[in-house]
Amino acid sequence: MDLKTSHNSPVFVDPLPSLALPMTYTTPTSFPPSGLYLNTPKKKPLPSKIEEVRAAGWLDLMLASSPPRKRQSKDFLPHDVQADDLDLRYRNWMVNYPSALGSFEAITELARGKKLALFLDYDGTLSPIVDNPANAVMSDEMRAAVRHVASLFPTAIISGRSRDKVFDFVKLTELYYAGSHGMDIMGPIRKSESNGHHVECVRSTDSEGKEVNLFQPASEFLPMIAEVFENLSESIKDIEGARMEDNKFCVSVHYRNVAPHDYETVHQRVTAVLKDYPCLRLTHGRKVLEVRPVIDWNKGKAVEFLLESLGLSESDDVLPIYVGDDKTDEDAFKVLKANNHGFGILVSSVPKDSDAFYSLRDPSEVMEFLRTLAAWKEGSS
Ligand SMILES: O=P(O)(O)OC[C@H]1O[C@H](O[C@H]2O[C@H](CO)[C@@H](O)[C@H](O)[C@H]2O)[C@H](O)[C@@H](O)[C@@H]1O
Repeated sequence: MDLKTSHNSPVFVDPLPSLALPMTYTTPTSFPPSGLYLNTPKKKPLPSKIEEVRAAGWLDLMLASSPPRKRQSKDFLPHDVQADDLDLRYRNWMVNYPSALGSFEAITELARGKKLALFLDYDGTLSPIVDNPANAVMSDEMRAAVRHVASLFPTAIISGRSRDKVFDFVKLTELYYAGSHGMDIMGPIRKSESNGHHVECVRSTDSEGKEVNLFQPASEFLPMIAEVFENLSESIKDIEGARMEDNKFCVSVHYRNVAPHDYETVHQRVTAVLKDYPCLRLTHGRKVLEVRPVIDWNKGKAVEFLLESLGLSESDDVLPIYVGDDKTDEDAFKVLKANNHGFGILVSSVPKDSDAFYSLRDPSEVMEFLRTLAAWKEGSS
């Protein structure tokens, strides 16, 4: 297939929130072959316990909306009012997205007698968002918490970064890794024959010499991604603060350090380059534009793929949990919600619409959640 000149894909327009500009997306082509797609049957609804959690959120809200202590007029500053207002909006939002820590008991009820499988995003979930992507290191405490849960439950990290890069940050061999938004998965050798239709899988060995399965559904796009990386780098090089990142099967154009009056220029330059690449599409993350192949593959598909590889996809006694903070994590939240198989936890300190069920404020709460989960598992076995 001539990827660069194929104009078969219809184009639709999606709003680009923070740039307030139209963004072009191309719909997926039929690549990879349809045999790749997993056929996950609909599951029965989650137990009603989960509805009780939503109801309990109202209690939090009612407690939070109790009148604060009366202030003296001299210390009643406008920024206090704003902070209170934001806090109240966040607590309102938590009625629909209860805290996974506050609802931990309900979660353990759901998990009782089930095998948990954990899927974790990296940036903004295991490491705080920082200005320079190269500095997004994970704390030793977080690493210890991840190592601990991974010793108790099958655990995978699914990141937009390249698999190698995320492994360099995490440095744990106890888990599975999916880089480039799930387009580069190093997973277990399959337990069942049912997923033998993933022909693109190749046997490989990990850094410890252990036999693993390597699944790279977009490998055909590698030369194109390398080329577009060069072209984009050239095109944005004079925009102060703009930064390129090579994520192997995807390319990131960061604008976190760009002055807002140059956002439009960043977008224009990127879309101008992409006009020559109809087989690539543009998505938008946290102050980042991401260029990736149009294949129908995302973090949600990666979750399904890993569950299947682990032999955990068709079973009612499995509870997959996905923790993530960004738009691309929504694909995974959606899959769990649609299949009624597990749930998502959105990491956010501001109210956001999401297909996740629970929420956590920031990576420090994620760490606490992981520790609590490990302690519960050890206490219950
Ligand atoms: O799927 P993820 O693991 O969350 O990766 C998504 C992108 O994360 C990184 O960018 C984000 O974090 C940076 C470091 O905190 C921040 O500077 C940037 O503004 C954020 O967008 C990563 O650098 C990207 O390549 C990933 O695609």
